Amino acid sequence: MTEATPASAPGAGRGRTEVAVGILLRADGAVLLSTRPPGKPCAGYWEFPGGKIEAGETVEQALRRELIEELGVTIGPASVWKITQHDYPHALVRLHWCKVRQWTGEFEMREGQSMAWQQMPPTVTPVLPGAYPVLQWLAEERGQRFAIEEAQRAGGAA
Ligand SMILES: Nc1nc2c([nH]c(=O)n2[C@@H]2O[C@H](COP(=O)(O)OP(=O)(O)OP(=O)(O)O)[C@@H](O)[C@H]2O)c(=O)[nH]1
Repeated sequence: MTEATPASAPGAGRGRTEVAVGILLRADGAVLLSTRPPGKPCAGYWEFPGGKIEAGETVEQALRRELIEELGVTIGPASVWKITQHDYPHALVRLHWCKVRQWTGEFEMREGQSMAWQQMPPTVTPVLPGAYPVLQWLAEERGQRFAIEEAQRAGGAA
């Protein structure tokens, strides 16, 4: 988790933000997406819930804290499924993706977001580009296709 970004890599020199992201899975296979709250970069874009990992936190701890803060639910066990990286104009982020099948509490949009349970491929747009690879893997698991080119057209320049 501490490897350095090579000097020639995209985003070198501005550090890398580690992010814990939750793929909340319902028994019928739907996943939870929510919109980025007003005031954040890419506000209004659909994303998986999660946020930055703070110093000293594990991915699971960060995800549990973020989901309480954002959605009011407490997740059960979460372990990392995939790790991806995305270079945005505002940040170079490394995303630690966890599938989560258990949680307690009622969903409450504590940051003014919207939420939607989505089957694959999702119908909401635009989706944050950093989530495309995971949407593609989730779609493939279900024998579906997630068309990145169409999502890019819907998403503009994020
Ligand atoms: N939560 C989440 N973040 C994502 C996804 N895809 C993706 O590229 N990201 C990126 O990961 C970063 C997450 O940071 P954030 O701003 O949401 O984190 P946070 O809630 O801790 O923010 P704060 O410190 O401003 O309160 C953003 O740069 C965001 O663009 C996704 O599906 N979910």
